[in-house]
Amino acid sequence: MGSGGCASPRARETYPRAVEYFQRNLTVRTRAVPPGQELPDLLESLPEGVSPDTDPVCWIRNGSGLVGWGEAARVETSGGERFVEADERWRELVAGMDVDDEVGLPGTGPVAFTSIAFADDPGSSVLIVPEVVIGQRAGVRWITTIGGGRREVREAPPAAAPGTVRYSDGNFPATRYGQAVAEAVHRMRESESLDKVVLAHDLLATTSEPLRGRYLLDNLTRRYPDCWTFAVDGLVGATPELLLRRAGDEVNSRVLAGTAWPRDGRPQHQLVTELIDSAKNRGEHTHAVRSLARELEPFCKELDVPSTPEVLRLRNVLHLASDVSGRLDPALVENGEAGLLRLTRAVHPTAAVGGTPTARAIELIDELEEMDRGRYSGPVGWQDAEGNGEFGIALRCARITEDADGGSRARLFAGCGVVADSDPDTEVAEAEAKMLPVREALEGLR
Ligand SMILES: C=C(O[C@@H]1C=C(C(=O)O)C=C[C@H]1O)C(=O)O
Repeated sequence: MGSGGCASPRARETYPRAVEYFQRNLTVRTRAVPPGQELPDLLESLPEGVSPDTDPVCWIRNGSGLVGWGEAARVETSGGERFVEADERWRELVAGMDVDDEVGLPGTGPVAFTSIAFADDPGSSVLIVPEVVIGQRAGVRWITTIGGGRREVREAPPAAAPGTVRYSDGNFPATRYGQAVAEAVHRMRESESLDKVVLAHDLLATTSEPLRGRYLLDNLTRRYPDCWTFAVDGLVGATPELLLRRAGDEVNSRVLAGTAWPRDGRPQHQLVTELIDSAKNRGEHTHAVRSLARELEPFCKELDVPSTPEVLRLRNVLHLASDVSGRLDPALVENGEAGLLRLTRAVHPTAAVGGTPTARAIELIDELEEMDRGRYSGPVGWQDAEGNGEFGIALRCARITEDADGGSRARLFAGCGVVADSDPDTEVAEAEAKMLPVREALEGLR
């Protein structure tokens, strides 16, 4: 995003390991793990380290998914064409690989863990091809090695806690966030050209000891097993929102918008009823579902969009949720136009993280959010050589970097859909509730 109307210079997210490389003719081997053979759980096989060689990548839900480590290849793209460039580069890379895949399921063979910037500018997007990937789905276990020899997989001890955790204002503190929400509400009441905008802010956590990716992953998967727990290039979180899953000609999405959270001693059943009956939340939700369906429909021969949302219950919040499913147009599957990155390019940003209408909402985010979102609220997940894969929306997450004094920094993000009848203080409290998963994981709550 550009400089917008802000007087203060906006801090940019920087990615220090922005070195791009790949070798030609990488050798890729996928082998099924025989049922009798013991392998540690997915997370338990991850080395805890923080170096590029051992920094884990992860995508796990309810014990299934993919984890990996090492970097056989890394591709970075940016700008408005970041999706298309990433797609082209991935295809080029895969075309040059020597693949021997004995399993042949989505997620076997070469995979790229992917994290895409929210905005066209600024921001960098990354594809990481690990050296080792361990996958598990529906009782099938596999291991893929990419480049080099076979790595030894052994159970790694749990990561050490990061010492004392301290919180301070991020680039866009909660007080200024509240003011921005008030301004957005004012604009929406004054003018008819914007129905919804999602505004976010950040919070800084510093730890006295190094914060290992594995530490957060262990705690997040334990407390949020139904969310997609992810780690890609230092962005670690547990998102409840699936942007797109593609497997062959099937496509799925879990759209969320509309939130309630425990407060004032209200029992959960009351929160559920209030959420379902809230015209404001239903309106926010409808915008998000419509934005996804509108962009996905041209790729599909069938698309099933529920007429009323369900309630998703998590420890920290409840959301209105709609599970959308579709069948892709076979001609587009055939000619590669319906690969996961292409589909994602079409649907991002949905009104769950952008707004309605999209272009106007993005302008306002650019103007009012005094921070760079980086990859927060962008697509995050994995894709394989066939264009299958899963991308969540990078929510309930933090960007981890090393600190000069031997500890680490975690930049936490959270945002809320703002409509004409939003109340700024309530949105500030909602964003606080959305930061809880990462805060509790940092503090070691299990
Ligand atoms: C933007 C976030 O969450 C999104 C906004 C929601 C809302 O406004 O009700 C709900 C779920 C997400 O789609 C976030 O968690 O940071």
